[in-house]
Amino acid sequence: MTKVAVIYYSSQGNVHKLAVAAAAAAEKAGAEVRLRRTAELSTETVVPGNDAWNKAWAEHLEAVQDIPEAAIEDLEWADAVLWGTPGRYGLPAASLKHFIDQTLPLHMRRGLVNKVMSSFTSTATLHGGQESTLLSLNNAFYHWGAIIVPPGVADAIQLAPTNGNPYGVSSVSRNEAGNVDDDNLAAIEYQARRTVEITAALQRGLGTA
Ligand SMILES: Cc1cc2nc3c(=O)[nH]c(=O)nc-3n(C[C@H](O)[C@H](O)[C@H](O)COP(=O)(O)O)c2cc1C
Repeated sequence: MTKVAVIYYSSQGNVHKLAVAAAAAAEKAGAEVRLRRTAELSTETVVPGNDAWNKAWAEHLEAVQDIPEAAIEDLEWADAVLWGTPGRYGLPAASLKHFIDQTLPLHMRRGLVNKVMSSFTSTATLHGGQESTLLSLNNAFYHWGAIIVPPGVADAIQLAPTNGNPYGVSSVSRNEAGNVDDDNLAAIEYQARRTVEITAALQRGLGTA
């Protein structure tokens, strides 16, 4: 059975919604799935003075307490990883990056070679750096010798106006909590299914299934 880890960071629930949908879709496609969030780095808000943002952040953190925090062992276990992060100035959130920084011993053992990676994001605005966020996240995957599986436009759902780009499913939140629409959910279902299918084919091809 193909093993998929969905590893994500979310402050206000947008990436969380995509991650939960990705996990359900990967399971539906026949994979064994772990849904994992990366740990908050600080109890201090990154947006001091923004009461609405801070309220949504606190409520979201409370709501996801039952979701286990990501561990390096989850990466060792997985055949494929679906990564989710909000876009922050065209970069992944620090929490997810901090988790990636902890992969060095695993990387040195070549423990991430040939694992499949696919990524998704959410930003406040349509041109707020979605592609850049995904491309900069993908840089780590090249170093690992991983296999990047983007959604591309291999399915028409990717062309829905709110889905954006071929690098990875991306939603536009307008900075509202959990603002993910049905097309975004259908697109992430497609991306997760495609990730499982390509991973299973790779496993068969490499004889690692
Ligand atoms: C520090 C910081 C930087 C951000 N930078 C951008 C940005 O460059 N472009 C953008 O469109 N949104 C930006 N945002 C907004 C988030 O990407 C957006 O609200 C996203 O939907 C949050 O996802 P989440 O609900 O999963 O946390 C930023 C938010 C924060 C806190």
